[in-house]
Amino acid sequence: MTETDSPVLELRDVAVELGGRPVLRGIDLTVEPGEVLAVIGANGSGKSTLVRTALGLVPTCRGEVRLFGTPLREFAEWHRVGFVPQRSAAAGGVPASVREVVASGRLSRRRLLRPTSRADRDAVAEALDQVGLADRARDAFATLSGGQQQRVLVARALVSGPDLLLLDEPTAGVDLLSQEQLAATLRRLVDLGTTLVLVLHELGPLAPLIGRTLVLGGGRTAYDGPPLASFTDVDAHAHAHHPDLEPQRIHTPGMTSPLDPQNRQEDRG
Ligand SMILES: Nc1ncnc2c1ncn2[C@@H]1O[C@H](COP(=O)(O)OP(=O)(O)OP(=O)(O)O)[C@@H](O)[C@H]1O
Repeated sequence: MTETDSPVLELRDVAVELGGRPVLRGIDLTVEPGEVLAVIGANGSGKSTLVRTALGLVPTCRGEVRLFGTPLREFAEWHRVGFVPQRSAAAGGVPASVREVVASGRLSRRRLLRPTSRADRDAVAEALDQVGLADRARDAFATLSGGQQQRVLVARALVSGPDLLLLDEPTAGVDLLSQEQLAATLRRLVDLGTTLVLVLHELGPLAPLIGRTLVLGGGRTAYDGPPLASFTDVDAHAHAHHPDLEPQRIHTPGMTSPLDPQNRQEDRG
């Protein structure tokens, strides 16, 4: 839990260019402690870039990012932040045991050149237990199924006891049972007060967890408000009155949904 009332994550007018092309074009976002935010949008709309920017993995060309009230360049409490990257980006040929992969998430807690402590080992065992894979600790990571690998990556992000967990498409290519197990793990974290930011292509079993949805379109905020009943409901919900969380919508002529095929082309252009 956070000690202060500071938002967990703030982006102010953040713009990012990659390969000379604008990818994020002025994003404003404030995530409060305990929120569960789903980031959705068409392929290439900037979802992964948004998450990577929040972690300082991508340089901004404008605007400011803060974590727990601290500007990113001064932020040092990385054990408070967990990141689950896209599995395809993280899993390729990792020659390590499940336990080693999870232990690598403990590095932000460890002192340099000190051997693994009892607390480190306990934290690794507890994180594996949380994702239901305690019995696979000695197995090679590469021998696990896609869904199991995803849960190992979640355990790796949990092992430092983060207050904020960012997950980039955690359910992509994952079987339904593993999605349900992931949803149960995330539910326990939410009940403990962990803040979640989830990049998702479809909500699936995670839907009941989601408290707020951010829709990106072409690197801009197309919608920010209460969860959408379906991914094609952007317009209807953007006009609805929500006193607690006013939806924000940037007017995009003719836009029915950022996920519609005709908008995908626009997003890439
Ligand atoms: N390193 C890079 N260099 C150049 N362009 C990049 C780079 N990384 C991403 N892009 C481009 O930035 C845009 C946004 O990419 P990003 O991965 O953030 O989108 P996304 O919404 O997460 O997409 P997806 O749903 O396909 O994962 C895309 O057009 C992508 O091609």
